[in-house]
Amino acid sequence: MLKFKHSFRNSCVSEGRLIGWWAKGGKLQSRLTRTRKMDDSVQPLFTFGVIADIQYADIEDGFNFKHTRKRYYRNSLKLLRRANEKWRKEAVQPSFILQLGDIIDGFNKKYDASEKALETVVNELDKGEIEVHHVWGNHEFYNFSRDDLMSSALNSKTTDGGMAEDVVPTRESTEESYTYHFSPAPHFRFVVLDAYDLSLIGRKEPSERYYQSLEIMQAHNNNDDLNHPPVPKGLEQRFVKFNGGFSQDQLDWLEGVLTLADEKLEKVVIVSHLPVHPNSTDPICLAWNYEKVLSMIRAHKSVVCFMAGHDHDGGYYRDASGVHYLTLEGVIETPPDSEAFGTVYVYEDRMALKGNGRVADRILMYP
Ligand SMILES: Nc1ncnc2c1ncn2[C@@H]1O[C@H](COP(=O)(O)OP(=O)(O)O)[C@@H](O)[C@H]1O
Repeated sequence: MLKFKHSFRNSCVSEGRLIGWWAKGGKLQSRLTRTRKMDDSVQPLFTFGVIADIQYADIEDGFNFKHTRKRYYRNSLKLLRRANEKWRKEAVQPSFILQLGDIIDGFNKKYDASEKALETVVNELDKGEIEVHHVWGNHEFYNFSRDDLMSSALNSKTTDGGMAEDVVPTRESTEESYTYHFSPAPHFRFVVLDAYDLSLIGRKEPSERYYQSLEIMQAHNNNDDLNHPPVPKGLEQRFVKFNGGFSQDQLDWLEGVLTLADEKLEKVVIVSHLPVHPNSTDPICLAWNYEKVLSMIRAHKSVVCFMAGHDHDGGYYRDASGVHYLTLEGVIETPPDSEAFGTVYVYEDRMALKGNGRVADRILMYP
C-alpha cells in the first residue's frame, strides 16, 4: 500500500489529548500504552492470538505495487509457523486465533495454486489445534468466489454466537454476507464483519450489491483502472477496487448485535479486514463507508476495540471516547528475521496486546 503517513498513525493519543502530547514531546505515548509494563501476576480471563495479511504463495519474493516494500511470499508460511508454535507454548492456551484476512496471495490464482496454497496455510494453522476465526480480505476474493469461500475452511461462522435466546435481526436479503459473532467468555463478544459485502471483487454481476458497488465507485473514481486511486492524497483515495464496504443489511444486523451487547453489559471487539478509523491507517486502506461503522461504534458503549488488517504498516488510534482502533502489521511485508503477530491477554479492565517483532505491545484499557 502507499506509504503516505497520516500524522496520527500509530499514535496512542486520543483526540482530546493531542495538544498535551505534542507539548510533552511524545512522552505520553510511552506512559499510556506502548511500553507500559505487562502485569503478569494476574491471570487473564482468556487470551487470543492475532495475525494479519499472511498472503502466502509458493513464489519468489516480490514487491508491493509501488515497489516500496518487499513481499516475502514463501517466508510468510514460516512466520505463521513460528507464531503458531509460540501460541502453542503459551502458559495459558489462547482460546482462539483471529486471522484478519488475506491469508493467501492473489498470485496463487495466476498459477492455479489457490486450493493448494489454502490447504498449506490451513494445515499449518490446524497444527496448533486452536480454534481459528477467519476474516475475509481482498485476496480471498482474488482466489475464490464468495460461494467457494462459504464452503471452504475459511468459513468459521458459528451459528448463534451465544445469543440464540435473544432476537438478533435476521437478514432477508438473498445476498448473504459473511458476518457472525461469538462469545468466548461471559460478558465478551467478538463480531466478524464482511468489508467486501459491497465491492466489485466480493460481488459479481448480476447481483444487486454489485450494481450498488459500481454506482459508488462511479461516483468517486473515473480512472480506467479502478485500482488506481481517484486522488493522490486524502480520504477519497479509499474508493479503489481493492477496497469495499458494508451493506445496509449488514449495518442493520450490527446495530442489532451491539444493542443487545449494550443491554447485556458486554465488551465487544469488532474485526474486519478493512480499517474504519482514518487515524488508524493509511487512508487508501479505509472501508468505503467507514463513517457508518464509526458512528455506530460511537452510539454503542459496548464496543471497546476494532481490529483490522489490510494496511501492512499497521496503525493504532484511541478515539476521544476511549475506543481502540488497531490495524495489525502484515506478515507478508515482514522480513524473515522478524515477526508480525500478537497475543492478547484479556482482563476485567483491559486487554494487553503482547506484540512480536513489528507488532508493538499495547495496553488497551476499556473505555
Ligand atoms: N496505485 C495503484 N494503481 C493501480 N493499481 C494498484 C495501485 N495500488 C495497488 N494496485 C493494484 O491493486 C491490487 C491490490 O493492491 P496491493 O497493494 O497488492 O494490495 P494488498 O496490499 O491487499 O496486497 C493489486 O492488483 C495491485 O496491483
